[in-house]
Amino acid sequence: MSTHIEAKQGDIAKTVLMPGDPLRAKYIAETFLEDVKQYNTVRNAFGYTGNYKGQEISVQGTGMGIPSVMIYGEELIQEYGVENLIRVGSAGGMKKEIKIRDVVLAQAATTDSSLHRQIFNNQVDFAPIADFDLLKHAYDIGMDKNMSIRVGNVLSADRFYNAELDKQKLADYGVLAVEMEAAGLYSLAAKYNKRALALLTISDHLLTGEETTAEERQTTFNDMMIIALEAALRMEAQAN
Ligand SMILES: O=P(O)(O)O[C@H]1O[C@H](CO)[C@@H](O)[C@H]1O
Ligand SMILES: O=c1cc[nH]c(=O)[nH]1
Repeated sequence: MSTHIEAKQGDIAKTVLMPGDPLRAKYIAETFLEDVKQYNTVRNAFGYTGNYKGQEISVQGTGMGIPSVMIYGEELIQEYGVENLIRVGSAGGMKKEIKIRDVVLAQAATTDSSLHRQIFNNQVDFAPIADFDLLKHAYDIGMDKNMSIRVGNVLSADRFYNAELDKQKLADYGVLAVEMEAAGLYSLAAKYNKRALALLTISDHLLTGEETTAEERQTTFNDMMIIALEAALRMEAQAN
C-alpha cells in the first residue's frame, strides 16, 4: 500500500494505462480487459488490473493536472515497480490542421508549470519527451489501423481556464494540442529511467469551438485505448 494507492505488492502490472478520468479507467477495464480485479478505490482514483490478449495490464485514474498525475506516477514507479506509463487523455486542438477526433501522440510536452525550474534550480528549461519505442509502436499501430494519428509537441497547461496565455504563438511554434499532465509524466519517467507516452484524443478545438458528441467521444477514445493496449503488448514482447 502506498499513500494514495491501496494495492498490495504484485497487484499492479508493469504497464499501466493512465487516464485522467477515473471513470475512463473503469470503462477501459470493463471494455477491454478480462479477469479484472479492482486494486484501488482511494479518493475514487479507480485502479484495475486485468488481461489483454493474455497480457497483464493495469489502468489507473490519475485525476487532473501535473501535481495529481505525478502523485500516481511516483507511487506506481517507486512502490509498485511500474516500467511503462501510458497516458490516455483528452486534449483541445490548437492548430487548424488538428481535427476533432484525431489522436495526437505527444512527442514532447511544453509546459507553463514551474516544475522544471524547480527540479533544475533555474539552470535549464528541460524538454520532456516521450519514450521513442512507445511512440514508434503507437504510431505504427495507428497507421496500420488507418486511424487519424498526429505526432508532435503538446502543451501541458497548469490551468484549464487561462485567457492570458498566448495560444496563437504556441500554435505558430507547432504546438498541436493542450492538455494538463504529459510534461509531469515525462519528467517523472526521465527521473526514474522509465518509459512514458501520452496519447490524446482531440475532444474540442480552441480555434473553432467545435466539440465531440458523447457518442463520438466514445468511439474515438476507443481508438486511442486500442493503440495504447496494443503498444503495451509490443513493449512486453520487446522486453521478453
Ligand atoms: O481527459 P483527461 O485525461 O482528464 O485529460 C484532460 O481533461 C482534463 C481537463 O478537462 C485534464 O486532465 C486534461 O489533461
Ligand atoms: O486540458 C484540456 C483538455 C481538453 N480540452 C482542453 O481544451 N483542454
